[in-house]
Amino acid sequence: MQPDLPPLLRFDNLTLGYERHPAIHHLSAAIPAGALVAVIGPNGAGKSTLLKGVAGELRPIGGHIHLPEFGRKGIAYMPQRSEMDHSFPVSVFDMVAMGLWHELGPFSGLSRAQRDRVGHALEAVSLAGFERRPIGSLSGGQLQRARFARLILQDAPVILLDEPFAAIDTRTVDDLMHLMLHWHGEGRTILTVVHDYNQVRQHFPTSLLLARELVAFGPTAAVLTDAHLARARHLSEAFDDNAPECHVEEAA
Ligand SMILES: Nc1ncnc2c1ncn2[C@@H]1O[C@H](COP(=O)(O)OP(=O)(O)OP(=O)(O)O)[C@@H](O)[C@H]1O
Repeated sequence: MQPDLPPLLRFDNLTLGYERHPAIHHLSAAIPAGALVAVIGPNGAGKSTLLKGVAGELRPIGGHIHLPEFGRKGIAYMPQRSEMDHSFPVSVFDMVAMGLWHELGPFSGLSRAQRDRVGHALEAVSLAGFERRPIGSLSGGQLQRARFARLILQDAPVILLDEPFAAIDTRTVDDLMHLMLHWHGEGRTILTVVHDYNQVRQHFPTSLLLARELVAFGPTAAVLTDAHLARARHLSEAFDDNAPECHVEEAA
């Protein structure tokens, strides 16, 4: 963590959920600019929900998400992989080029320079030569590489990654982890949902442990303790999915 920097993103007594049933409640935390944060917790803890809230896919039921000055246009969000990613009928080139959407007009094609940038992004994830392949023909690891290439082109100061390293081969995990650490080195702020605590200990300076509420947030070694993990398990098991919105008064 870099506590002397002003926070870039702040959650203030934040409650997020679905049809007014909270999935995360009363979360307060401040994410410093440039932080690399592992968002961790048991299944169903609310990790994906938090990223959806920051990305603007869910409106808070209560509390606030204070965004950076540049707003959501500076936030790139990579959701979990879904079947739809694979069945979408486009070539690898076109899928990766979608990362440039923010630079393109409604009917404009790609300039020569933009086509070159797509080529470089594909090279950076070792997919040069795959340009014309339909994405449906890619392996899971290759598809994840293509999704990272699209993120390279988005060039966002804030990056949200939901389980980017799940169910892919170790070589691809290593390559994509390297890319993510490179983005961190460039000063981007990154929130990544991760399940593998060894990866978290090894690569993430900061962790946010969720179990429907905040269990711990700070330097990874201080968050990933047996006591915190036991509390997270307990809170998750005790949570009622159909609970109505609760009203906790903020401390005066
Ligand atoms: N679209 C939805 N509609 C209703 N409830 C949902 C929806 N998406 C998630 N939930 C519920 O919200 C809670 C938190 O889910 P979420 O996916 O955020 O957890 P998670 O920590 O990312 O879990 P996992 O590690 O299993 O991916 C769960 O009880 C889940 O069933």
